[in-house]
Amino acid sequence: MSNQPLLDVRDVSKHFGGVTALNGVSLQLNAGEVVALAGDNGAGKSTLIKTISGVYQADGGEIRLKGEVVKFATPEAARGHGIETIYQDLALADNLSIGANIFLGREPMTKAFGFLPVLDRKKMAKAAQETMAQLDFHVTRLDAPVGNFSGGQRQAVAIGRAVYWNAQVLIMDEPTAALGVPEQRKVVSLIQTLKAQGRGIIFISHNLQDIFAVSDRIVVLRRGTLAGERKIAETNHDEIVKLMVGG
Ligand SMILES: Nc1ncnc2c1ncn2[C@@H]1O[C@H](COP(=O)(O)OP(=O)(O)OP(=O)(O)O)[C@@H](O)[C@H]1O
Repeated sequence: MSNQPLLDVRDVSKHFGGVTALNGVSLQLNAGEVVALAGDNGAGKSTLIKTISGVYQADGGEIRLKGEVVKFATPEAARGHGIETIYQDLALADNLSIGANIFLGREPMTKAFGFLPVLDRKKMAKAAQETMAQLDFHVTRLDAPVGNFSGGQRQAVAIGRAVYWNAQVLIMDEPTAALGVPEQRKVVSLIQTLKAQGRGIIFISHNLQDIFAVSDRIVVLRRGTLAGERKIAETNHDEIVKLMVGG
């Protein structure tokens, strides 16, 4: 076993014209660890996750994945290396099943009558069944359109898709924001499952309760810089709020 982090963001900067969105930010993520990213509006959270996941390219610093320096020109390139981001809109096709959503844009094909290319529905159904079982998440009808599902179930489908494609680093943007309390609990439990599977999770949240329920560490950004980093077991809400607002 090596001690190197799964993801190692070192001294990363990002400017948009005259605006410094990130200024020398570092963040480490280990396998089987949940790191929360907190900070006030405009602190740089979205810019940081987009820089990790290939939407933006850093102007300075470097990103290492399992020790190797990586530069992703696109989100697809980051995905190819096991970095998956789940945005708040979840990017699901509401009229399609879980299986079809898992393979959205990467549909598996098979041949009917030995020559006619058709969608491999069997493979899609099997992937849906196995992936949701792996997440210990049960829906009554696997073939129902995901538009019928609750917010927590939809979050599970988006996570399932990332898991199916072998995400090692999962980045989640406000995964519990739009959910009621029971559904928030389900998502927290899903994150715990992913952690137990040895994946690394970074999540943005404004909800300190959720952060304290699920994270190992919290990284606080303020105006594009690292305001502080704490182990959850060694901090409290007051201290985090002070780091967020400064002064
Ligand atoms: N594409 C862009 N072009 C210009 N400026 C940008 C762009 N994206 C972000 N910024 C600026 O960079 C800074 C950091 O923004 P960012 O969206 O990363 O913050 P955030 O912490 O995610 O905020 P929020 O919680 O409001 O989503 C802000 O000053 C913002 O206006």
